[in-house]
Amino acid sequence: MILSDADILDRLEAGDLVVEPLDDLELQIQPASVDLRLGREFLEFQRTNIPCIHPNSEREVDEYVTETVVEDGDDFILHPGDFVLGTTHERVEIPPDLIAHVEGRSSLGRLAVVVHATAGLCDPGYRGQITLELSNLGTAPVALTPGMRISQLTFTELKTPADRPYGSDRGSKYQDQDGPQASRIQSDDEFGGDQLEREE
Ligand SMILES: O=c1ccn([C@H]2C[C@H](O)[C@@H](COP(=O)(O)OP(=O)(O)OP(=O)(O)O)O2)c(=O)[nH]1
Repeated sequence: MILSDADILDRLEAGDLVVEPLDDLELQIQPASVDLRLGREFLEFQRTNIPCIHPNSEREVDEYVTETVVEDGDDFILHPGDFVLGTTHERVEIPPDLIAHVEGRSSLGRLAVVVHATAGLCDPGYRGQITLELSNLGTAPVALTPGMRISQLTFTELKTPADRPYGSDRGSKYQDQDGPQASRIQSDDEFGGDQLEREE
């Protein structure tokens, strides 16, 4: 079941679902979602002279990312073809019996700004700000202003609460994200790896 505005407000009031700060309930609470605003930090990907990125090489993933913090009154210009990581201004706490989906807003989609390269799933138990995968598929640069409503979060109730919510096991590498976080896929190996068993 997807939560309606009334359900969302009930859960926020009960305190197990957290989305904060919510400065303007009337604007941010939509019929079945919560609009989230853009934060001021961005991670940009530099052109690199390495032949390809190896997802499990920490040095390579971190080396080609630089951070930009947009000052008050300034915009971040997303150029055609750009891919950057942004963050929501709000931090969230998802209780064990809910799953949240981050979706783009239609109004930005119509400007060719895609807010999510992936499905944008926030696990039951997840806490922190949400990293946004922003790209511009159009032909004109688009100015993104910190504080603008950039994405919306919908909530689906699980049939039973998760037994092992996000954060309860060692693989939860994005728990308590503060600002945009680059991929930590390289730490998958530390947690047991994603490799196929070698065939005899
Ligand atoms: O667009 C998104 C989607 C998810 N998340 C957060 C919430 C989610 O609970 C966590 C992990 O996401 P996911 O499970 O999709 O990533 P993973 O690469 O499988 O990480 P892990 O191995 O930690 O589960 O990252 C974001 O910040 N942005």
